[in-house]
Amino acid sequence: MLWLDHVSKKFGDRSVLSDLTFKVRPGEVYGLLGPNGAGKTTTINTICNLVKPDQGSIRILDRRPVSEATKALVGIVPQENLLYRSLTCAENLHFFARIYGLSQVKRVERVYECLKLVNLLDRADSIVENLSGGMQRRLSIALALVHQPKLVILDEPTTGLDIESRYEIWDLIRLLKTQGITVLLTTHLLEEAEHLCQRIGIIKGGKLLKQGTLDSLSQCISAALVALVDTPQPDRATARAEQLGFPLRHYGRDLAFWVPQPMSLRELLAAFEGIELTSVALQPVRLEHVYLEITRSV
Ligand SMILES: Nc1ncnc2c1ncn2[C@@H]1O[C@H](COP(=O)(O)OP(=O)(O)OP(=O)(O)O)[C@@H](O)[C@H]1O
Repeated sequence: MLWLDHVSKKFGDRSVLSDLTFKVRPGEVYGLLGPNGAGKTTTINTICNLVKPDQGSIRILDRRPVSEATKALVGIVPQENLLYRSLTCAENLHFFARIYGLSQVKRVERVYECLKLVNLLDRADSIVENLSGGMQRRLSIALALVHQPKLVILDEPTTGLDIESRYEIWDLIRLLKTQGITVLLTTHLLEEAEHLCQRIGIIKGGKLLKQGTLDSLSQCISAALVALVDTPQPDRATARAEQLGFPLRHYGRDLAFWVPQPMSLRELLAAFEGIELTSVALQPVRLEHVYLEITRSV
């Protein structure tokens, strides 16, 4: 569906994308993760033909190079909603449908379908500035879908939304997938990627560090489980973990040990016998652990 092939981009002397190669397969939700300034938005801008790469190529669908013509195949939901705030939801959609050259009949049909899809039919005649943040974001997604693109790009779709609105957007993204729409999603929220994405690419400094399914990325770290430990005796706990062969990590202020083999909480507590533990949480390996390992190592 989408193929970035050795794409590099510099702004002045500064390399922002460096030999970036990845493919998004038809019908999948692909998550592009990376810290601030990693190059996620620049990547999106190259796909949308807004920024021209210095090297490499980008192909969409049947290997067509990115151009003005391929813009019709892509729907973009930018970080900031680009809505006409004094117009209604339906007027916004009609406006964008006209820009994409849809006929009058088709426009009416698509405006109805898109409002229905994002669950805003009852707000068709509401002025945008009177909508909640979550509704505005859903309308923004509807605008990206009005011309029936094959690929939808969502740039941090849930940033700044409350938890309920976030879940509505997640449901909507799942719905897009059931309709066969391919989704490229950037996010800071690792939980979001865990819930939605079939494959994930991790970028930093414009370079793709790793990509794969959640399961395959989890193999990057040699842990079956992660033990988060709160203890007034961190030195003793660390020494015991070393004896046991449990690698030590710090996640924020949490002390953590990678547990190489599956183990019950009872077995773990027995292994740390004689050391005061205020609390212990035994977790499966999460994307957060993998992400930190990969991005910290460069
Ligand atoms: N037009 C530009 N001119 C110069 N530098 C730019 C331009 N656009 C982006 N950059 C720089 O390129 C780097 C990557 O920016 P980009 O917005 O792609 O990162 P990002 O991963 O999307 O970050 P964020 O998560 O904060 O949105 C940043 O250091 C940014 O300052």
